[in-house]
Amino acid sequence: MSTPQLVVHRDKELMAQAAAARLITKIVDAQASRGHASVVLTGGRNGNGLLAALAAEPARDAVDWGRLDLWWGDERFLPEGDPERNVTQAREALLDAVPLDPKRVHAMPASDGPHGTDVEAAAEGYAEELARAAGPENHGTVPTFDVLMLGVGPDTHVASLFPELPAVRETERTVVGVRGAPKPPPTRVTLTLPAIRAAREVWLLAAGEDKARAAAIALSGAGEIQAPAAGARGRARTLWLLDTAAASQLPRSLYPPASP
Ligand SMILES: O=C1O[C@H](COP(=O)(O)O)[C@@H](O)[C@H](O)[C@H]1O
Repeated sequence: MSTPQLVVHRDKELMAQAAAARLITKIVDAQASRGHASVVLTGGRNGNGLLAALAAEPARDAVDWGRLDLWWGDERFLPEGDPERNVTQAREALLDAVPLDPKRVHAMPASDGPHGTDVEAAAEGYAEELARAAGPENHGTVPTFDVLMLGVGPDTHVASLFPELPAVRETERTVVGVRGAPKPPPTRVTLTLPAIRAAREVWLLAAGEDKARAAAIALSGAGEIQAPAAGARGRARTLWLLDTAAASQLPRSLYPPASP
């Protein structure tokens, strides 16, 4: 697993724009070398900010949207179309504006979907969908995502892996149901750390003063059970994309050389 690298931007708007530009380049490069690309989206303010910045970026037309698979790191287990669902927010921010292939948009199940309100069955269904997309080199578990993005919560949660809850301790399954999440809604579906670590690149997004403590804790050697963000690592690269407010409590030794 890779060691975290940090990039600190002036403010959250610039962070979102720079991350959007970075994502476009990654997708275009993956499509040029493998014919297709796969990206895991995150919910939350920073993830949606990135998608909105991407929607406003003229270079978005460089992406072949029909050859892009989209997956989600987590979902709030609510009815289809609920405004709090991560997929609903992603559609509003970007997805409705680009020519995606609907078969390649792998939303997590809704609570009025094929599994009804059974969140464990919904998680199992998503795990099966991931396994069907995995190649032989992935040992039948999850595809090797090109980029997996995670918003970092003020309590260090990523996806719906909250500190000390059972989901963050999962070592076998790739997707699990979550009950009793401290952030509403309490019932969620989430990728686990083993699934997250299958990605080539993991990008953690943290902008804003309320993320400063979480970033400092996760990057200062905390354990992944207490600070799930600390356990989110990519195979080839782990990139923390921050703004100066979120980086304000980092030990000086962690600051990258060219940062303010
Ligand atoms: O509930 C969630 O929260 C996190 C972080 O969100 P933020 O608004 O504090 O940036 C997000 O990453 C996750 O996908 C989402 O379900």
